[in-house]
This record gives sequence, C-alpha cells and structure tokens, in this order.
Amino acid sequence: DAMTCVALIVLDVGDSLVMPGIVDCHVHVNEPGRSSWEGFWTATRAAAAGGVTTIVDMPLNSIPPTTTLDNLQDKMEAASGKCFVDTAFWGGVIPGNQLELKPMIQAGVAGFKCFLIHSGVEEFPHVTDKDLHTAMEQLQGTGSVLLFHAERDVPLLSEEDADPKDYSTFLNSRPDVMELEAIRTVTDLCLHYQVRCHIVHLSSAQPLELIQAARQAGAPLTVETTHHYLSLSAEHIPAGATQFKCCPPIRGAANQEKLWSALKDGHIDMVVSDHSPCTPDLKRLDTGDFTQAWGGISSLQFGLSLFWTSASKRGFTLPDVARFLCQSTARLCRLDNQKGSLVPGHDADLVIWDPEKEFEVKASIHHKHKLTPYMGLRLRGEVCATIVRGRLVYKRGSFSPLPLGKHLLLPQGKESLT
Ligand SMILES: NC(=O)NC(NC(N)=O)C(=O)[O-]
Ligand SMILES: [Zn+2]
Ligand SMILES: [Zn+2]
Repeated sequence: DAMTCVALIVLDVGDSLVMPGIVDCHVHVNEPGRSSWEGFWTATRAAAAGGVTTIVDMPLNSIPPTTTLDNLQDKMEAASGKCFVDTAFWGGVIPGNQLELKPMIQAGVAGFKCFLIHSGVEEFPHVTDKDLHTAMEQLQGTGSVLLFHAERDVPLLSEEDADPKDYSTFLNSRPDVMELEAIRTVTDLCLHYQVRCHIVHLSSAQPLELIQAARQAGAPLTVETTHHYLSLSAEHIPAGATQFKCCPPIRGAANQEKLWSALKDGHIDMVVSDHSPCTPDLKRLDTGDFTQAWGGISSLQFGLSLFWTSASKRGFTLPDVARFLCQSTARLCRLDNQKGSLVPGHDADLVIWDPEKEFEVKASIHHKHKLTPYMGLRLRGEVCATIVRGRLVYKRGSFSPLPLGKHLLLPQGKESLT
C-alpha cells in the first residue's frame, strides 16, 4: 500500500492518489460583515473537504470590503483562529482608493480585484476607465496583479415582456458582447502599463482571440474560467432555478465546448470555483425570478470532482488537474514558491483522492448554506484526506479539532515598490 509519511503522520491511503493541495484563488468568504452568507469557519471546512489547501479570499461581499489597509486589518482579525486551510487575501480597487494600494501590497495582499460593471454590492463600486488609469499608475513596477470582473454595460434592447423565470431572459440580459468589450479594455490597459492583469471567471469564448492576440503582443495577461462554466450549460437550466444564476452567466453548450478546447490549447490558464454564497432568501427560489436573485454559485467543496468528472472524459490527464487547479492558481497569487506543487522546500499541502470513486452531492456539504446547483449530481473523484503543511485537516468526513490554517501575507520587498 502507498504509505504517506507526512510530518508525524503515517497515513495508509491504499491505492488513492496523492496530489498537491488545490489552490482556489477565487473564493468569496464574505466575513466580516456578511457572516450570515458564509464565513471563514464554514468556507475553509468546505475547502478542506474538497482537497483545497489554500484559498484566496475576494475583497468583496465582506463589510468592510478589503479596499484599505485598515479594512485589511479588520479582515485578518475576522479570519483569526477560524481557518482550517491556509488563506491569502485579495485587495480591492474601487474609485478613489489608489493611495491604499501600495500600503496593502506592503502589508501582503496577493493582488487586487476590480469590477467594470456593478458588483452586486453597494460598498464595492465598479471603476471607470479613468479610475483604472489612476490605479495602474500606482501598480506599475510593484509586481502586483490586477484581477478584473470583465463585463461592461452596453446598450441593450431590453425584452419588456420576457418572463423573469426563464433562464434565457437572464442570459439575454448579459450577452457575450459585455465580456468582449470589457476584455478589450483590459487588454489595452495591460499592454500599455505592462502591469500583470488577470481576467476572472471567463464565461464567453468570444474574447479568447483578443486575449491570445494581446498575450502574443506581450501583455502580461492570464485568464481563468470556473467549474460551473465547464460543467453546466444554459440548455439544462430549468425555469426558476436561480441557484444557477451567476455573473457572467452560464452560456450554451457550444460555448462550453470552446472553453474546453481553449483549456486544452493553453489559452485558458486555470480553473477556480468563484464560490459566491449568500443567504438562501436572496436566491429568490420562492419566485424563481432570475432578474432579482443574487448572482453567485457555491461550489468550493466540489471543484476537484466537478473538473475531473468532465475532464477525464475529454482526454485530460491527472497532471493537467494539478496544472489547472494547483500550479497555475498558485502562480497567479505569487504563492508558487511554497504552494501548488510537490517539490522540496514547498509546504506539505496534499490532497489524497480516488479518481475512480463516484459519489453523489448530498447532505455532506460543509459551506454554510446547503444551496448549490450541484445538489444530487453524481460526480467522479472522491477526496479521502487533506493535509496542510504536514498536518491532517480532513479525513473522510472528519476535521482536525483545531483550525490549523494560517494567513498568507506576502509582503513585497522595498525594491519592488518603486
Ligand atoms: N459580488 C459577488 O460575489 N459577485 C460574484 N458573483 C458572481 N460571479 O455571480 C462575482 O464573482 O462577480
Ligand atoms: Zn466577478
Ligand atoms: Zn467572484
């Protein structure tokens, strides 16, 4: 049997697979402030149960948002003593907070996130082109990275009498062109300022040509997609099923095929959860009104199995899983000197899982509200155990008695803060 001697643990994992722990760099923990939506305790237990050993927390939906040095301190205090896996933090770029950016880099945020369209919460306003130039001037030469929610408002013919319960009504309100125009802005800025940029949760395949051209022209640009765009498609979303609502929207099967091809061809770098929970009432399952429901899907615990269930049928290999879910994501948040691969000197972050084992998504959901579009789905690839820096944090449904995760702040040396 494969015996894994990790720190003081000897763990008989039978013929399960040992892989680097997953780094999920797109998670909305929403604490402090909206701990009724999620929180570090429940989110990091869901992460551990899904083989995720590092999460990078998004700067919004928490109150306050992580948009100032003081708010980052609030965040750290809220997270203290509650994390079962290691946690890093994204700062936020909003209009007028440009003088907070370098101090937050100095304090060790992984990078920054901004929105080019309404974010869904009032306290995290989206930026204008002018705000972006101001922020880019602050970020130039720091080595930091700016992540974009890449949708822009474009003039749209609103369908007056469309049924708000029909998924197509929502889908038609967020067409591909909104991503295309937003990504045109991102590529221009990235080429001009030569600041690392990253497109979060790409849903449409249409901008892929633009992204590829910008990278060939020397833009330091990366792009992620999410498990829901790869596993779900619009044709299968029932009327009123607002648990499937997210922004940008889940699009059709033909678009999904193009995302898988782009992943295979190296034009999409990584796959994340974009775990974005809320309280069940905000999903409006009572009315099934897509136009009023919260946009966000909860899946943090199931990313590995979701990805492998589809990827294994499409000729992707186990090393591909480590590349897309561990190595590339660790590189984005500059943790790749300690996380994301099993090399000497790296943290002993491991997920032990059985790629052949099938299971059904049901009661054993560990994020706060047991609401997910994946409920009842049969997935392939079951996590047996998760180890963070050599310590067993999860094994077959049980968690370590103490939250052993630590906060990952990567302070930048002075020289990079030119
Ligand atoms: N405020 C949010 O959590 N928004 C998130 N919501 C989604 N993706 O539907 C996101 O990532 O944009
Ligand atoms: Zn977003
Ligand atoms: Zn998000």
